[in-house]
Amino acid sequence: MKVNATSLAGVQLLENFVSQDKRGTFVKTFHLGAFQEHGLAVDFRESYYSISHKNVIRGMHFQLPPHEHDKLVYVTQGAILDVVVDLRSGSPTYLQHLAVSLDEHNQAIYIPRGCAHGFLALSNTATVVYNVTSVYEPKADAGVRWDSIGFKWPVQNPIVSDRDATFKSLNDFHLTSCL
Ligand SMILES: Cc1cn([C@H]2C[C@H](O)[C@@H](COP(=O)(O)OP(=O)(O)O[C@H]3O[C@H](C)C(=O)[C@H](O)[C@H]3O)O2)c(=O)[nH]c1=O
Repeated sequence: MKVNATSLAGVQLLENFVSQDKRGTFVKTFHLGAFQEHGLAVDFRESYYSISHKNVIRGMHFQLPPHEHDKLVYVTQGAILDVVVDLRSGSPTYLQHLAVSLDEHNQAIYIPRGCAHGFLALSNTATVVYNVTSVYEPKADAGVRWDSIGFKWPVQNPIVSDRDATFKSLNDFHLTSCL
């Protein structure tokens, strides 16, 4: 497993171990030693996945303190454009965003607490797995609007949940809160 830094502080791109043979593909998505060696969290408390139709945007989500969490995200079917926004007021990349394509083959993204996460489904369906280091707390389940982060999403009329469409903008969040 290779761990590569990105343009956002603490956000890492992971190249997973992949073995392919005549039966298909095997992908290792977690290795305790590799994670510890790179200072990544290993105490995941919940794991879940979503299946999205093409042109769905989910996000930009984060958990508020004290329920904030580190997140390990990868794709097991299809392809997405994964987007992260740095909401940590003390971070050198505060308010900056990152967009990276992830597909079912080998990459994963590690997102530290204090960042908002979202993605656009690029394939007809996209299955995305999330592993997080906190137990879900509905009262701490927050977000900023996907179209307020200064990123030009490559989609017209995306499918967005009512909740995601009514989050406050990144600027309003920046002016009223901090992580
Ligand atoms: C995370 C979670 C959600 N829920 C409930 C809340 C909603 O009624 C329903 C779907 O949740 P939500 O609309 O937040 O799901 P997504 O929009 O796919 O959010 C996910 O995708 C974006 C990109 C992320 O980064 C979030 O971490 C991840 O939760 O499940 C629970 O009951 N337990 C849970 O742990």
